[in-house]
Amino acid sequence: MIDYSLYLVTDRHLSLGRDTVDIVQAAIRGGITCVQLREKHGSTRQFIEEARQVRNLLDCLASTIPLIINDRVDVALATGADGVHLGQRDMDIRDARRLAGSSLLIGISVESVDDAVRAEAEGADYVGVSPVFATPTKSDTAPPLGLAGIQAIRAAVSLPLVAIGGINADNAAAIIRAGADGVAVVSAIVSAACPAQAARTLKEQISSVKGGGRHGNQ
Ligand SMILES: Cc1ncc(COP(=O)(O)OP(=O)(O)O)c(N)n1
Ligand SMILES: Cc1ncsc1CCOP(=O)(O)O
Ligand SMILES: [Mg+2]
Repeated sequence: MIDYSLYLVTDRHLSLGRDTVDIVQAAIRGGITCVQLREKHGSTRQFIEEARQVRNLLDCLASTIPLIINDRVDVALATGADGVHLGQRDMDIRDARRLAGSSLLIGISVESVDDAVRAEAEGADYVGVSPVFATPTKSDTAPPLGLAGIQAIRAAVSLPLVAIGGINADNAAAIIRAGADGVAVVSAIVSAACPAQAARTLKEQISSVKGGGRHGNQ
């Protein structure tokens, strides 16, 4: 069972000059339960190098937090990642399964109930409801689905459901109450003055709805 409660998605350009591996390490201290490396601009070699560094960090910490790679099945397979996240315009899940078999978790972005039903039928491991709220972090999104969109998708599929887009400590609890299993955040952690504290605060909000013991991993 994967814990999707607090899912960090990285973005080097929003990290205020700090290293992505350092941000991930701090966020782990704050209690994230899942991490996705999202590199939209660098070279493939840089992406692989960063993924290996994060893999190594997780292994050194004996952490069970899954490492998910955005967009790139090849990078996920080459670096021993646990999964890949694919959007509606990325590689089709059936092609990804041809390459990866069951060796990778596959998360699929869904922008409607129909997308979610199809993702479940095609064997996705989880869906990312995208976007829940408007966000400056990603410009090419579908219209925001809102809390009502989460409720509708929750009613239609039984897959783990991760909400993304404009999520912060003020709205995270409402998203879990609407039926999401977890929240995925970029700027709320990577652009925070203290990523560890930001993760801790988000985790407290999530746990206030889901329950759960201590916050943070240290
Ligand atoms: C958890 C999660 N959900 C949705 C997305 C968005 O994926 P996609 O639509 O392919 O957009 P890009 O992230 O590739 O720009 C995500 N990355 N993670
Ligand atoms: C990657 C992605 N997919 C849908 S919205 C989004 C960006 C979310 O960023 P933020 O958490 O800063 O709003
Ligand atoms: Mg994508």
